[in-house]
Amino acid sequence: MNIGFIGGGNMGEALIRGVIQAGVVSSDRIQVYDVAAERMDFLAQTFGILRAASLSQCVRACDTVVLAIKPQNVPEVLEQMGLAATHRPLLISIVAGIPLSRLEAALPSGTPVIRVMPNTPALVLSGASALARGRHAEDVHMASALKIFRAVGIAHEVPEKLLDAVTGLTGSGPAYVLCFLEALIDAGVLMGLPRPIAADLVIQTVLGTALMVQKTGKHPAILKDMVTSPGGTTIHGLEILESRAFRGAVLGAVRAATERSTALGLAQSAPKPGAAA
Ligand SMILES: NC(=O)C1=CN([C@@H]2O[C@H](COP(=O)(O)OP(=O)(O)OC[C@H]3O[C@@H](n4cnc5c(N)ncnc54)[C@H](O)[C@@H]3O)[C@@H](O)[C@H]2O)C=CC1
Ligand SMILES: O=C(O)[C@@H]1CCC=N1
Repeated sequence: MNIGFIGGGNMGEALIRGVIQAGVVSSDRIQVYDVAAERMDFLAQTFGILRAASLSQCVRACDTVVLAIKPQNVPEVLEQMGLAATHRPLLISIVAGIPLSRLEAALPSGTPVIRVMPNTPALVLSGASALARGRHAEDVHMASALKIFRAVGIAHEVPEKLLDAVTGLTGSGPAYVLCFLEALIDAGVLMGLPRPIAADLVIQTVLGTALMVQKTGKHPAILKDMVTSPGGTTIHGLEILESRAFRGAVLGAVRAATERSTALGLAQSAPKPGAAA
């Protein structure tokens, strides 16, 4: 595999680090193209990867191209990619809200495309990603893409219609967890703990609780009941969360983010054949 990254920002960097650390490919088989020359310099120096001379050159030299730019930069980039991708490389896009149909329509017909929704914990190799295959992506393409995303965490294949739900749940999810974490730390400060100690205790509690669910395989409700003594402290805290509709707020947040993802995707869909311009 020769992998080209178009866009070497936060997510591009995380994926480059992951594939090198996991030994998916060696650094001399990776190149990056970014409009920000300093990003290419940084990535080339940090990881020993190649710095592409142009977007077209990056696409032509690679059999796998990862698109890791912001949605607003997609139109200009897809046009150039469409011209350069005559060898039909595997295109893996992590761009939120850009549907497979739009990517496929911009590329030579038959080009395999995989759309992915990763999340920012990929930066510390603990991401969660869902991948959806396009019309021309075969098992071999999906296997290559899963290798890349499993190098930075866990990854599952889903049908594209579920990617909006994944976006609202785990793409945006780190922000919900961070909001909760920040509130818990503030609560510790409110109750008189020094902030660094509150932060250390809260981070370990969130991390440890997630690990406990993962390692025991037990339902969260069973583990929650283990903490909750009759007439004790926890049930008094939970009473406040339940009376303020904590779970309803979480469900509503994921629904709102999912619906927003769908709306952004509809705005970006490829025009239907024969539709008026
Ligand atoms: N940040 C997040 O939580 C998540 C982001 N994503 C998606 O990942 C994509 C990348 O996000 P980040 O890495 O956070 O953004 P970023 O802003 O850190 O990186 C984007 C990079 O693209 C470069 N770029 C802009 N125009 C370009 C062009 N024409 N050619 C080449 N490079 C160009 C920029 O210089 C920048 O380095 C976005 O589309 C986002 O939707 C997906 C899941 C989660
Ligand atoms: O907020 C957003 O639109 C992007 C998509 C998932 C995470 N960040």
